[in-house]
Amino acid sequence: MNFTRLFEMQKALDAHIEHSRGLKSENLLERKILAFHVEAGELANETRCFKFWSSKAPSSRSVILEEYVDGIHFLLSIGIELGFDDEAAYAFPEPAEEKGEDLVKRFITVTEALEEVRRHKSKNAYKQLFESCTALGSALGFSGNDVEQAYLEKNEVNYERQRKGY
Ligand SMILES: O=c1ccn([C@H]2C[C@H](O)[C@@H](COP(=O)(O)O)O2)c(=O)[nH]1
Repeated sequence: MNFTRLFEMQKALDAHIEHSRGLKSENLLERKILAFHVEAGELANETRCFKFWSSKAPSSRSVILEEYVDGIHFLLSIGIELGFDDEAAYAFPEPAEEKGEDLVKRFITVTEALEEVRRHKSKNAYKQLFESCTALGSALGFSGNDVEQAYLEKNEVNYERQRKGY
């Protein structure tokens, strides 16, 4: 799992989007934080982990992984905005599948950490956010390799969407 490579790819994608949308001099941090909250909600919805009132099965593993890496795009993008993308030590824990209430706690931890980043914009808050996101990924049963591969694929889709005027 090579987060340095993903940070580089995210930087290039963000620059491409900002250039083509004429947003070079705008501060996009708050919009990216809200986008990340939305992605976390979409991911939670696909896992159905909080839906105690429903017995419908979760979405497929590939759908959940794609939603997860949408969130990873914004995690990296926020790190770049704040200048915290130089951290070589970000790692991905071993997959350790969890269900139900345990996953609910993981999601709440991510959204709380995201709010801490919004309030304090500190490196420590960002590290906490990063750790809560990788812990969530491993609780969903994903390995670092799964996430890296899915990120590379979605990054390409994001370029394609821009080319097609998404
Ligand atoms: O500055 C940006 C804006 C968007 N995205 C990517 C992240 C997600 O993969 C995808 C979200 O797009 P929607 O499907 O939610 O529109 O766009 C970026 O990487 N950087």
